[in-house]
Amino acid sequence: MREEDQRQLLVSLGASLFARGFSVGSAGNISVRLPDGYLMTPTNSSLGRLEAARISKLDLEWRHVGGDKPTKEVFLHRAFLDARPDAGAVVHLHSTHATAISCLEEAVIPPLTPYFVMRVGRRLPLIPYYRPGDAAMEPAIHAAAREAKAVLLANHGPVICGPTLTDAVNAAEELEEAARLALMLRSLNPRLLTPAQVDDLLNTFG
Ligand SMILES: O=C(CO)COP(=O)(O)O
Ligand SMILES: [Zn+2]
Repeated sequence: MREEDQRQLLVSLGASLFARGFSVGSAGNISVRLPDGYLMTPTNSSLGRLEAARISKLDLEWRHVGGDKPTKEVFLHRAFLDARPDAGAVVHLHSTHATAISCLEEAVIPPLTPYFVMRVGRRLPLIPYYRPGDAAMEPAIHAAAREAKAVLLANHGPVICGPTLTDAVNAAEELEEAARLALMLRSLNPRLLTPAQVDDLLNTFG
């Protein structure tokens, strides 16, 4: 997809996430891999009101070369995009239910539904708390991202990647819904997918 089309898609998917409450205020940020660098949402921007021409551009050495100043979470996105050649885009949100789970001592989302397993996979590591934008988080994120498509930042929110921007946004939505189900069912002893069912999903769709 051409860079201009990626910019337009970022604007429309950001607005869609915002309109449905997956991000509020200026929370969250999104990055997209390009052949000659990366697009990132500008710092302090609302995902609901992005402007295509103002989206930040970084070159392949992660230098800011265009648009507004990029998100303070460049390190977070860099860790994912470096660790996972399969990642074409990374979405970080403060979506309510996934963030709630990130505040629990046992921050686990069990395999309740096929789409959670298909989009997020077997592992959802919890990264210890870091101040937003703290470059010190990069090694921990990088190590976790080599093993998992998504992580939870403790007391902060989810980060998830996908092969394309649309895939990453779909996965972020699926992660939030899975977190909502996990919280709804927490005291009800739900039936989980079995290890064999999880294996079958990952072998078929993984
Ligand atoms: O979610 C955020 C910090 O974790 C938002 O930060 P930015 O506005 O710098 O993207
Ligand atoms: Zn954040």
